[in-house]
Amino acid sequence: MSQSTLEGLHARSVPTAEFGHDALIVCDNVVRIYQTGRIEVQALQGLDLLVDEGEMVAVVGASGSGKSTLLAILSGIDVATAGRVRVGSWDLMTMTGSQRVAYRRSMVGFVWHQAARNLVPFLTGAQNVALPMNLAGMSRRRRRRRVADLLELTGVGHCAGRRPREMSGGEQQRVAVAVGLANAPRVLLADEPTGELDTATSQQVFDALRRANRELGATVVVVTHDPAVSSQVMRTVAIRDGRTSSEVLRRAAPGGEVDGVIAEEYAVMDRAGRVQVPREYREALQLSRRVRLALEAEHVTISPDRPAGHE
Ligand SMILES: Nc1ncnc2c1ncn2[C@@H]1O[C@H](COP(=O)(O)OP(=O)(O)OP(=O)(O)O)[C@@H](O)[C@H]1O
Repeated sequence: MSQSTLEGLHARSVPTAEFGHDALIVCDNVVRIYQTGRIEVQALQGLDLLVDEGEMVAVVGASGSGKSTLLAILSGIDVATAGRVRVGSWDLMTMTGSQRVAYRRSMVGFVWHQAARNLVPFLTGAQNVALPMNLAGMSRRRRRRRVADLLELTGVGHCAGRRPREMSGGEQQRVAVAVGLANAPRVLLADEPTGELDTATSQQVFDALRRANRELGATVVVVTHDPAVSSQVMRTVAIRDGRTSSEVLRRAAPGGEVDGVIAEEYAVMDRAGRVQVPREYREALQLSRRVRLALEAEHVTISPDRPAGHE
């Protein structure tokens, strides 16, 4: 690295604002440690994640990587051990119990993967959607209209009068999306909402989430194992070992008429500057333990630490 490159870059740099200052959801170096007996499990190990208002983001990762823990924290059910978590103007690390209840009622909606957890079995679809609604100042007629609109939006208007056992699994999950939207939350969180469904039915549930995002403007964070779901959102965030490891961004292919999408994979750099180099890159260049870093005008290179002339 030449000193003049570093000085030149310093002169051009602008001071950075607080991490995620304009994002709707901010997870900054979030740690969650579970203690069971004498064993500690670090479910999240310094996770950074930013989501902008109006985005629809898929979170993917192997079993045990920390996806559900992240969603439990964002939904206000669980509290991180350390780090900073903010959703809108809500600071999830310092909220009181009553603020937490207000947050869960007004700011976020949820869809869980077990249909049974989303719906009350002895209520009809319409009654389930009406149940969590904030009734203050809402006439009975307006409430009925809103319930019907939400069931229409998620494609299950025909389930208004049916109890959950009279609906298919996919219908139950689409009613669950309507329930999640009942209080017009700014954020909708969904944990494996298609986990128990076949591909065609998953698509219908995913379409309901997409309509919530596009037509109601809800910001949607969906945890999924389903590659078909993650390939349909503009941003997929991968979690590995309790940290965000990579992101795939999709954008419409330039040129237009063809309905093509370009997907690009990015590594995620954490706040301490750590980047995970994919295993296939490390193996291809036999990068291990000590590597050379070089700063160039527009990029940084990483090369194997081999004696000169030992190519
Ligand atoms: N209540 C708990 N007590 C102790 N350990 C827990 C608890 N909840 C989760 N863990 C552990 O934390 C880690 C992350 O779990 P988490 O459920 O967030 O992963 P996940 O990515 O959602 O997995 P899956 O895809 O299997 O649902 C795992 O090692 C898990 O065993």
